[in-house]
Amino acid sequence: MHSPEQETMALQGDYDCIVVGAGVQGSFTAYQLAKNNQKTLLLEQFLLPHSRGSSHGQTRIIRKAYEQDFYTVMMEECYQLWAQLEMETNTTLFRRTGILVKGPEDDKDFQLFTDTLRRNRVPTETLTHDEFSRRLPHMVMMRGEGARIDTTAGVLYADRALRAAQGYFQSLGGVIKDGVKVLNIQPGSTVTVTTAAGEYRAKSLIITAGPWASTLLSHTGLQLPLTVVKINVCYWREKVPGTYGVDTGFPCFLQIASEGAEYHIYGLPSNEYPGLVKICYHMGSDTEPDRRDRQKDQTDIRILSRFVSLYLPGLEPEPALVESCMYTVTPDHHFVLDQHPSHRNIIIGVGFSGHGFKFAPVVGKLLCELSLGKVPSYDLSPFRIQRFLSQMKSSL
Ligand SMILES: Cc1cc2nc3c(=O)[nH]c(=O)nc-3n(C[C@H](O)[C@H](O)[C@H](O)COP(=O)(O)OP(=O)(O)OC[C@H]3O[C@@H](n4cnc5c(N)ncnc54)[C@H](O)[C@@H]3O)c2cc1C
Ligand SMILES: O=C(O)[C@@H]1CCCC=N1
Repeated sequence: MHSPEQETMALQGDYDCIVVGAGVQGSFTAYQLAKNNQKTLLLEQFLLPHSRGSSHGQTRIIRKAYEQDFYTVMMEECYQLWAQLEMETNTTLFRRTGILVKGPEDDKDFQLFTDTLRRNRVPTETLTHDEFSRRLPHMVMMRGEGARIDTTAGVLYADRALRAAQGYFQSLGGVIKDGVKVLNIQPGSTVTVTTAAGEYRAKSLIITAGPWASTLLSHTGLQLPLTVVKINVCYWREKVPGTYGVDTGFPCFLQIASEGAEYHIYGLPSNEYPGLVKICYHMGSDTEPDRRDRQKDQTDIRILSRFVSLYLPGLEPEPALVESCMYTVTPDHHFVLDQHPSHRNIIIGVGFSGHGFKFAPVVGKLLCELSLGKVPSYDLSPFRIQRFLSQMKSSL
């Protein structure tokens, strides 16, 4: 039993909405809630900024080129909302570079990309072998490969974007408490979350906990089929500095189906670390979010080294720098954006499967709409929990 004083100490406040997790998705969700006049608390387990989740680092790719129309369609508004945040905070968050999508002309995935680009009338350029050699003399296009450039694409400045969204949220009266880990969730018409600093209550709760989502959801009796993988974020040294630089017009790229690689390989022009080009494999090895440093598997680095020596002769074929990051992957690699099946005032935004950053402004808007009981602005059927029913164990 608590004394009345202890009760007052323990209850830290009532809110319209609590968002758990201040990665890119939670930060944009909080920003949208504050814009909708919701009294909002954003809780983050680590002191901000931090590099322990999925949203840290200087850069991410933004593109309309996708295999599915529903992503390309959402991107239209994403670009607008990124530009809006740039204006609101007077910060540059986007640099247009285009993205080269390259792969065997007859590959199923490559065709899905080119079909989506065409159907959605995304501005593109198609490069023949001769044009490719003239335009990108330091990259190899193999016989039988096709090359399209989505000219709308570019680089998002990731760390800056989190700062901008969080700062603007606070300027609208939103509250961020960092270094505060949510230890328990009690569902109900008012949701109560327990932290070491006390309890907080709200009419609705939004879970955007990235790689820690399964732990948090277990407090609500829900288990989703999420896998956490560690990504080796590799930077490769230019033999001649600037060869693949953002200022010399080298684009981001997405290599579909290169020999020996089951997943895509992607890269960004050298920018954040002069002379170093970021190139990663779009998959990693299973890990636990608090123990990722124990995961030492380097299969991805071997795949990348081979790719670099075959396709990018102007780079040293060993990484000069390796950082780390995590993906939270769903079985179909599509996001989870939904209400909790048993507690409709608990909203879930997880499983971004390594491609969610660019969507954060629209994800924030959608999670905000779900928490307010509004009709979502997009068809959420690809993102519903229902699709996992056969793979889910739950105590619902
Ligand atoms: C190497 C790499 C490259 C990528 N490249 C791209 C790209 O080019 N383009 C693109 O669009 N996307 C890209 N992505 C994907 C994108 O970065 C992620 O989809 C996105 O960052 C996921 O954000 P999140 O907010 O869901 O997760 P996170 O950033 O992990 O945020 C979750 C937050 O919740 C907090 N949290 C968890 N549990 C608790 C708790 N109990 N209490 C309080 N706080 C808690 C965590 O500490 C964390 O801060 C990439 C990802 C990686 C790793
Ligand atoms: O989302 C992105 O654009 C990047 C590149 C392709 C694979 C995953 N992330």
